[in-house]
Amino acid sequence: MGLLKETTAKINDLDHQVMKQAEERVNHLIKPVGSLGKIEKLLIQLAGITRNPFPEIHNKAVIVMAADHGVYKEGIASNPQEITAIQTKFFPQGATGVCAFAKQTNSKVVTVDIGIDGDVSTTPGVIHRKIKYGTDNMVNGPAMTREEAIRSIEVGIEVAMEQMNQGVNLFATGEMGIGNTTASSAITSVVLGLDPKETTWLGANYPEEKMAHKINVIRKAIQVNQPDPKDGIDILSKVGGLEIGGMAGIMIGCAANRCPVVMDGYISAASALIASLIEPKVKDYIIPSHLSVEIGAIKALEYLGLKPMLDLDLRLGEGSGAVLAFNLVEAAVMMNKEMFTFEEAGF
Ligand SMILES: O=C(O)c1ccc[n+]([C@@H]2O[C@H](COP(=O)([O-])O)[C@@H](O)[C@H]2O)c1
Ligand SMILES: Cc1cc2nc[nH]c2cc1C
Repeated sequence: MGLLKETTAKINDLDHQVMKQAEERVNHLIKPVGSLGKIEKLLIQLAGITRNPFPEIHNKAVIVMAADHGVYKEGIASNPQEITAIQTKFFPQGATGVCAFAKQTNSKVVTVDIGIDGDVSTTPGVIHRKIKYGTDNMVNGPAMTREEAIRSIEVGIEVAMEQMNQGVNLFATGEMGIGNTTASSAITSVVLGLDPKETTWLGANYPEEKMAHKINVIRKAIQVNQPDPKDGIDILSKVGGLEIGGMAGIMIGCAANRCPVVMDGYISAASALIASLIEPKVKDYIIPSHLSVEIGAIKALEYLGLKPMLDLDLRLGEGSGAVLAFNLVEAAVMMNKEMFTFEEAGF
C-alpha cells in the first residue's frame, strides 16, 4: 500500500467523549456560558483532535509549499513567474510577510520546493522535494499525471511527519506560487459545481478589466480536462498544482496523527477541498483562520463547513493568515488552563 492510502486509512473521528469533557469544563469557567464564542469551540475541537481535555501547544510550524504553474503562459497572472523562485529564497532569511508573523508567534517557517520552475537547490534552508519544474499548461491537458498528483500529496505527508518527529504539534499550511489562484478557482469551480465567474478574483493584483480572460482560461481548462468532481486526485492532477497537493498532504498527515492544522487563504481552501474529497474526516482536523479577499474563498469554506475567525482583507498567502491565527489557538489553550471554574472560584 502506498503512503497516501496508508495514511488516509489511519484517519479517525474526533474523540467525542473528550470533547464533551472539555465542553463541560469550558461551560463551568467563570464567564457567561458561550461568551468566548469561537475560542471556546476551538478549545473543544483541539481536545477532540488531541484526545486531551487540556491540549498543549509545544512547537508551531508553517509549511510553505512553493511551485509554479504551466497555465501561467495563458496570461492569467500579473507578476513575473520568476517571483516564485525569488520569493522562495527569502523565506529562509525570515524576510517575507509570513516570516514576520512567524517571528511574532514564535513559530518555525519550513520552506519546500515541490515544483518551482527554476533552481533553488543551492539556497540554504529550502527543503528539496521537486516533483517537476512546474505543472503543465492545463488548457492543453492535465496539469500533471495522477502519479505526480499522488506524489505531491505524499510529499506533504512526509514533511508533516518529519516536523512532528521534531516536536511540532501545531501546523499551518502556506504556499508560494505565481498563478495558483487560477488553479484554486478551477478546483473550487469543479468541486462546488460553479461557473469560474463565481470563484475567480484578482489573485496578486490581476487587473479587473482582464478578469474575463482569466475566467475563460479556467473554463477552458475544465472543459478540456473534464475532471471528476468526486475524485480529489483526478481534480488535483487535471486542474490543480503541486503546492496545492503538498498542502492537502499536510492536512491528511496531520489528521492521521491527530494533530491540528490551521489553514490559510484561498489556495489552502482548495487544498482542503481536495483533501476532504480523499477523506471527508480530514475537515475535522482543520482550523480555519481568515477570510481571504478572493471571492471563491467564502464559498469553499461554506462548502467545507468551516467558519473563518479573522476578516482582515488579507490576500498574501504564504500561510500568513494561518500564522496570525496561531495566536487564537494559543488563546484557547490559555483560556482552558488559566481560568478558574465556578467551583474553583468558590462561587
Ligand atoms: O491566500 C490567498 O487567499 C491569496 C490570494 C491572492 C494571492 N495569493 C498569493 O499570490 C500568488 C497567486 O496569485 P496569482 O495572481 O499569481 O494567481 C500566490 O503566491 C499566493 O500565495 C494568495
Ligand atoms: C512579491 C510577492 C510575494 C508573494 N507572496 C505570496 N505571493 C506573492 C506574490 C508576490 C508578487
